[in-house]
Amino acid sequence: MTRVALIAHDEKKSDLIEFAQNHEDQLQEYELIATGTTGKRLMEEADLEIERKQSGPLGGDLMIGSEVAEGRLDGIIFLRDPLRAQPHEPDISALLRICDVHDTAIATNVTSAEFLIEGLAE
Ligand SMILES: O=C(CO)COP(=O)(O)O
Repeated sequence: MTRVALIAHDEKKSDLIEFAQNHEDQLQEYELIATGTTGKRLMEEADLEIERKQSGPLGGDLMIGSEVAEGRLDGIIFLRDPLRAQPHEPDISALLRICDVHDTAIATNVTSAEFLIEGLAE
């Protein structure tokens, strides 16, 4: 089954929720995982079942990165906040890096997320 991770920084969470609502039917077909707060909000505000990992600053990005290393994920949508420094920047870099190591698709803005979700549907 297609397995997808959804992550957003605080300033981008409303964009991710809107994206998920717009693609709810498609996302319901997939196994979904998310970092803690993102997953909580997605489950409250969209009709989606989500396996929640730790919150990003507490290791959630690394937990998702470990799934990439295990070859378990088909794609990641990670709406990052490009305008604010994050305390867990090393974890974020590690996630991006491990996606490149394993050639796993990761979309970091809404336009690329639209391409990714289209690609998964094919
Ligand atoms: O910080 C994050 C990703 O780097 C997201 O974590 P939360 O979903 O817990 O807010």
